[in-house]
Amino acid sequence: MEKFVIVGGNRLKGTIKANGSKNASLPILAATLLTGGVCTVHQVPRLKDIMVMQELLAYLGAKVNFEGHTMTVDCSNVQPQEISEDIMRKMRASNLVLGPILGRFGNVKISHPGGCNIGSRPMNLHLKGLVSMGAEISEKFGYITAEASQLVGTVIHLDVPSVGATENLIMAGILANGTTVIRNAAKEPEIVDFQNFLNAMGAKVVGAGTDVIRIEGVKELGSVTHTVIPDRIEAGTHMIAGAVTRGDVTVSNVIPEHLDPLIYKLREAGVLVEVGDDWVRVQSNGTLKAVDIKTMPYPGFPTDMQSQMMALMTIAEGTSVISETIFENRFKHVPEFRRMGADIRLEGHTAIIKGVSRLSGACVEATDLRAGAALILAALAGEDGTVLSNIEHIDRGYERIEKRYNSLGARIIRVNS
Ligand SMILES: CC(=O)N[C@H]1[C@@H](OP(=O)(O)OP(=O)(O)OC[C@H]2O[C@@H](n3ccc(=O)[nH]c3=O)[C@H](O)[C@@H]2O)O[C@H](CO)[C@@H](O)[C@@H]1O
Ligand SMILES: C=C(OP(=O)(O)O)C(=O)O
Repeated sequence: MEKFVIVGGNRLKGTIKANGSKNASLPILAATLLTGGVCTVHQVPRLKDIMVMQELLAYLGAKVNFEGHTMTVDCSNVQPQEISEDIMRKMRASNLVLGPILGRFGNVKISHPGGCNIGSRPMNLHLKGLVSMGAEISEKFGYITAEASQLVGTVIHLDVPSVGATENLIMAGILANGTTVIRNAAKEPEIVDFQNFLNAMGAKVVGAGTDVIRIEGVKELGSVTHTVIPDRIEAGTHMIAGAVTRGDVTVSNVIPEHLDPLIYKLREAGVLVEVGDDWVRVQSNGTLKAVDIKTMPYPGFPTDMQSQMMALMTIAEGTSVISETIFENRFKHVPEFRRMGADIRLEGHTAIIKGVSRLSGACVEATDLRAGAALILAALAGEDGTVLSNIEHIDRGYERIEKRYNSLGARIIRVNS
């Protein structure tokens, strides 16, 4: 098992480039299953989750080539087949193959997906939407089977603006008969990128970025070349790395607007944030002030940044209140922060954090992807050594993070033990 040994206390300084977005790449790669054409996707991050999607596509018969950050996918010979839990459990986003396989082939059987242990993460909205489009669905022994010789467009109202359900239902609507309308759709920037990708290969999708998305069914899709948007969560993590170490970090290759919820919170916390066309610079040398945060769907404060922001609040002056409204089990980093000397009280879905002057090193565990990232940030802010285990979670979402932070002045070693 690999671990990180992190020696904190260094100010991070310099420029770090954000990679392409994991959460935009995953639905885009899943959507390649909708076409017999060739899809060339640039700026795909080399992450564990992407490798799982590559494995999944190849298992279904796709020809996949991944060189550098460009993935080429040819799904002309894909055949639907049962996807067992061996693959499906490797990540939550494996569920994104449901819509495209059903839409193109009329039947699909997959095991329930896995993913970070941050909540129960049901699939009910995905399935309810597909049923309203005419699919017959059964769930047995942990498998979902869906059948529909021809999906039919309809109006779907999502109970909550689920990102995954929005993406799966858009894909189901692409080759459906007639028009599908998704109300209370997710508005995340990754959905807008997804729409751009789909339309470039011949789909007719409008409304992404608003809460009503309209998909006019088409007969078939063609080939496409697309560049994925930069990863706002990765970029945000780097911004907090600059703030928490009282450093001076510029993150390049970003779409600043996507970072607004974080930029405004960091400024409120006393961090200097400069914004350029495609970069942001974070400087922090004054007092860090406690701020309150409530996670919300975009354009609210992202749940995927909650634990990293909490790392910053552990050393801010005053008391901050962080409410997690998206996932019911996304405070697993709290006991780990406490091991490092943080003062955090939990009351249901709310964490009350009293800032301490400094964190100490400890042996801690990455309980999920962003919790792991947050623990790196806390360890960088502390002054002693920290041993961070279960770092495979971190590799799901950050490409060689230790090398990249070391180039900014951090001291992180990956060890095998
Ligand atoms: C690969 C990817 O893009 N992952 C992101 C995606 O996950 P994901 O798409 O899984 O998250 P959702 O937006 O679906 O989940 C939001 C909420 O809706 C609930 N829900 C969802 C589906 C459903 O059928 N029923 C239901 O109740 C979930 O339990 C959760 O409480 O959006 C999350 C919320 O921004 C992010 O944290 C994840 O990083
Ligand atoms: C929760 C996340 O990912 P996933 O939905 O793939 O588990 C994340 O990216 O923070």
